[in-house]
Amino acid sequence: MSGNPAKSLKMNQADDAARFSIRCNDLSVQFANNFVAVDHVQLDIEAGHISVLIGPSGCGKTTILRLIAGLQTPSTGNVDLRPNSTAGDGQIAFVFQQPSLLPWRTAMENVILPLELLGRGDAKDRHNQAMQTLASVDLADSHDRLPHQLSGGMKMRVSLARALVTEPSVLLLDEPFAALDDMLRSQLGELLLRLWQERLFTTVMVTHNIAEACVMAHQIHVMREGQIEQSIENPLPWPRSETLRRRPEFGDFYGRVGDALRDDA
Ligand SMILES: Nc1ncnc2c1ncn2[C@@H]1O[C@H](COP(=O)(O)OP(=O)(O)OP(=O)(O)O)[C@@H](O)[C@H]1O
Repeated sequence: MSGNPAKSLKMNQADDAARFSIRCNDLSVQFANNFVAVDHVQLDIEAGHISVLIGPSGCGKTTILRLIAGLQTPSTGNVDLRPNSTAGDGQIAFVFQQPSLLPWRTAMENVILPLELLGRGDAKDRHNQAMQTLASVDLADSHDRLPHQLSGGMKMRVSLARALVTEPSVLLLDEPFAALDDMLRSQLGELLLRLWQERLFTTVMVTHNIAEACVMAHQIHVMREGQIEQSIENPLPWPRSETLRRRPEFGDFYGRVGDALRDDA
């Protein structure tokens, strides 16, 4: 596959219609203590693209994800999802840094939960859908394990499966791999890219890791003090994988993003 897989994969019109672009229009959040966490942000995210938000701690990255998810009410502006102005149930999924699995439910029972809450299908449909999704994160054999019987990386894969089981159009990830060691982090990055290439959900990911941002993103948005300071198009070729890090142009782009972050400081 060459070029942008979002464009080169064969997709029918129904698939196209199911994909969302995200427009943040003049978004601000001022908390009750008057602190302005997000300051008139204008941000466009193309349907089926991966955008990364990066910037110093406290600059408003998580608050932007919460605004897109509808978990935070803006003080000014709005989030416009297209083709539908609001996403339906299960169309936006959120993955947090902590897997937050229910400890008394097996991997399968955790993954099935969103389908139960949404009342999707009958018990057999739900089971099949959850099993397929667990298989897509290479955990079919561990479906009956409780969270305490899973490693940190496996828990995060269950968390990813739980997010993807509803087949969302938008995936929001808040430092999803930050608690994992480098090796596991890059393996999960590869897995996420593979899942994205299969499903092409519009993705917004927060990370502090420049290399991860360079491997994953179409666009990297550098934030500072509640604002998008710079949006950088990622020129690195697709398909992406961790081996990209060995290419000379990777180092150049990494340096560019690093400079943008340093300029912020
Ligand atoms: N409910 C709240 N009331 C007041 N201030 C808040 C509230 N929630 C968040 N903040 C502040 O808003 C700012 C932005 O928070 P946010 O979590 O979006 O930052 P972030 O860029 O994701 O940080 P980090 O990289 O450390 O996770 C921070 O300074 C935070 O302390």
